[in-house]
Amino acid sequence: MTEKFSEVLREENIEEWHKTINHRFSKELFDGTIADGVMAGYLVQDYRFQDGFIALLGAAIVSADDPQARLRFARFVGEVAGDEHTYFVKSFEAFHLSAADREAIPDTSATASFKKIFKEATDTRNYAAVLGVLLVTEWIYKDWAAQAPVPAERPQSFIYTEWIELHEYQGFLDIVKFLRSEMDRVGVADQAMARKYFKTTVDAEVDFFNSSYAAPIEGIER
Ligand SMILES: Cc1ncc(CO)c(N)n1
Repeated sequence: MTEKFSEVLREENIEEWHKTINHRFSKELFDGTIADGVMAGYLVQDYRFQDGFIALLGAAIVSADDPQARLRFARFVGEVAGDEHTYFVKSFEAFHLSAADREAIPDTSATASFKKIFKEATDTRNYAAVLGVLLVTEWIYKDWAAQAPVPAERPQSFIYTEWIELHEYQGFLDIVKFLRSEMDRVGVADQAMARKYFKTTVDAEVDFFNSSYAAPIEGIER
């Protein structure tokens, strides 16, 4: 059987893929040893990621060539703007990080890269380009979260457990499946676009975890 295009894309980027899904970040999240300043810094940056991500989902809704796919994206954007957003708000409260505190923290270069990728992909209005980005961000998060220990062996704090749960619930696994099948369906006809955005996004994912360690927030307490 010929390999699916989504699998080809992942294989082409397998080294960086593995660096991301086996990163120190997820290991420390699983055993509860991640420093508070690292986790808080990561969440401050990821909250900025979320905004561009929602805009990109809007681009998926605009550019999808199929009404069923459009509906699927519309449901997913509700999830991101709902439960995931609530998680960010609760976490910032737990870390005593006000909006003003957060605003004083500059974007890391990894966050700047994501903002740029999201904006560029959004502006293409090209479904394969948009899918190239979305497929990576969701699939790579599914792959690290899939390695989490069973719930009874997870750390106590909701800050760790909910971040895992948001990337392993059935609806999330379904969205990854859906994104893969969309890429398998439309990617081959637009290979250059799909490849370019897929690769750039995988590189940005490794960078994002690395930079959380390079720029932890000082003096965090919860
Ligand atoms: C950096 C990054 N990549 C992927 C996801 C999952 O959407 C996320 N929340 N943050």
